[in-house]
Amino acid sequence: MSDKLWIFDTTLRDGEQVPGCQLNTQEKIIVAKALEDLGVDIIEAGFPISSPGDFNSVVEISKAVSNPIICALSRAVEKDIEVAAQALKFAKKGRIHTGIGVSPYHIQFKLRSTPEEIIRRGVAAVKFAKQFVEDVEFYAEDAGRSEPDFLCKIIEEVIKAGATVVNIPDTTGYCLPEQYGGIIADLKNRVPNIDKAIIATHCHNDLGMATANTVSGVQHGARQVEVTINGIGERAGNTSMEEVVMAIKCHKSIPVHTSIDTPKIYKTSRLVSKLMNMPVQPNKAIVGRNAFAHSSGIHQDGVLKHRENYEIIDPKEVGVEESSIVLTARSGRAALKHHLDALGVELEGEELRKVYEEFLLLADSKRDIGRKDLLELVGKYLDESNFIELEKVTYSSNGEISATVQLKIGNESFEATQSGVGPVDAVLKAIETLVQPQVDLEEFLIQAMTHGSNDVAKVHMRVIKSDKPYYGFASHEDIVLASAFAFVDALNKIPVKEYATA
Ligand SMILES: CC(=O)SCCNC(=O)CCNC(=O)[C@H](O)C(C)(C)COP(=O)(O)OP(=O)(O)OC[C@H]1O[C@@H](n2cnc3c(N)ncnc32)[C@H](O)[C@@H]1OP(=O)(O)O
Ligand SMILES: CC(C)C(=O)C(=O)O
Repeated sequence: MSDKLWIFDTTLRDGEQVPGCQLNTQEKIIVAKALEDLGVDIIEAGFPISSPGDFNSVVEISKAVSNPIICALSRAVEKDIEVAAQALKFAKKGRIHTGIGVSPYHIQFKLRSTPEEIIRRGVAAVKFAKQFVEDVEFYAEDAGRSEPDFLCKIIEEVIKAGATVVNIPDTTGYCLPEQYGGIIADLKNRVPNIDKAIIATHCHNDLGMATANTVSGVQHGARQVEVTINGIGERAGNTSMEEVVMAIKCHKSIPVHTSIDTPKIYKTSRLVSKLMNMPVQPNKAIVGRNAFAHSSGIHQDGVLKHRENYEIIDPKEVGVEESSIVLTARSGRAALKHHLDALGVELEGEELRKVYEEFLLLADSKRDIGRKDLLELVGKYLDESNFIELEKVTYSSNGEISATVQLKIGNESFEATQSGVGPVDAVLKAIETLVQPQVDLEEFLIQAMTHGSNDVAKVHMRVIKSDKPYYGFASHEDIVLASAFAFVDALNKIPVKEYATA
């Protein structure tokens, strides 16, 4: 029988510390409900003393969510703890998370104190918190850089004072996996009452080690992991929940299980990214848009023959519909044939070889080959009536914001005018009215390449048609045009048959 690994989600506390990611109470409730649905055990809902808004969010999340434990953060300061307890008054299961810095840096330079005084304050904080709730977690801030004997001592004392969970943060993301695992093993071996509390990990990503350190902590005896969706958090971030959960699911040798409903991971990741205005890097493990995208011929051929040749996770296990085969100059015939088949063009032998040669010439000059390019390559085999070309875009924001778009679809030109909340919205709506079938715009990312006002905007879009994702990319100095081109690019990748059945 494997042990339960408690998933403590701190997206709404540590994650929300990211500049620009602050959420209002309503948005936090949406995220909290999604986390509950995902199956997290503990939601760290905020730091109630920090502001009236954060206090209110902890109160409202406590009312809105019933299964997970709701946790409120505090310093080892009575007023903080009192306010945290007040914020938790509606929580069905409430936890106070209190603690203090334990490394020589923090003791000497931040708290300007002594080791003896730090133990006294830590113990007093836990005892004070115990007056309000049974479930008290103690964090030994900067434990990753602490003196081992001192860490063992303070952990022993706070457990005696009633701490139910002892959190061993690598606050500065300093440790290497063996080192961090060693700290947990040391506590397990040397603290006499350690089995009276659950050991928690809380690892930051300053050296890119957060997930590795967390997993190492679990391998050495930790049974709670503090994580965030998409790994967001202070500085370089916190440990990514999806990475830890999937690492544990993939490696049965780690004797723990979680209650995370993994097919809900992807949609939770998108929700957090959208509400927090925090794009997920394309190569992010598990939830990045390239996490299940294959772009080189040898890999594509391997995946098409047998998915597991190049994938350790079935994308459906994390809620991604399917892997994608992206055509590039590094693709081979297997990938090209796969895409042609989807377009209804069945080529073999010599015909395929000829088209492949032309494809390579084109792919050398273009980064990404779309449906329109393929149709052009094999034009003689197909009804081309669904080519979409953006011929003209005009937009104005005099009073009402509106845009007019002219599209060439097949051999005919069509025009539509739409209004919107901004010119990008108006242009996309105008394109949508001209093109069938309708699609869901699921992700829309605009990035500036440098920093000037004359910068090139790079737009990435993900649209969904019949539960399948299609990607569009474009760049242009005009953000509206970049968006329009990216949308048309995505639409041109949707297979002909989807248009035909619209
Ligand atoms: C590791 C983590 O704590 S992660 C959480 C980080 N999150 C936040 O900091 C967000 C919430 N913070 C805040 O809103 C504010 O910093 C407050 C309300 C907590 C405190 O605000 P202020 O009273 O203005 O203090 P300020 O932020 O300038 O300095 C922090 C003080 O807390 C002390 N402190 C820091 N951590 C702790 C702790 N765990 N226990 C006790 N005191 C602590 C510092 O030594 C400093 O005290 P000093 O002014 O006597 O030197
Ligand atoms: C409050 C603690 C758990 C923290 O965020 C850290 O040490 O990084």
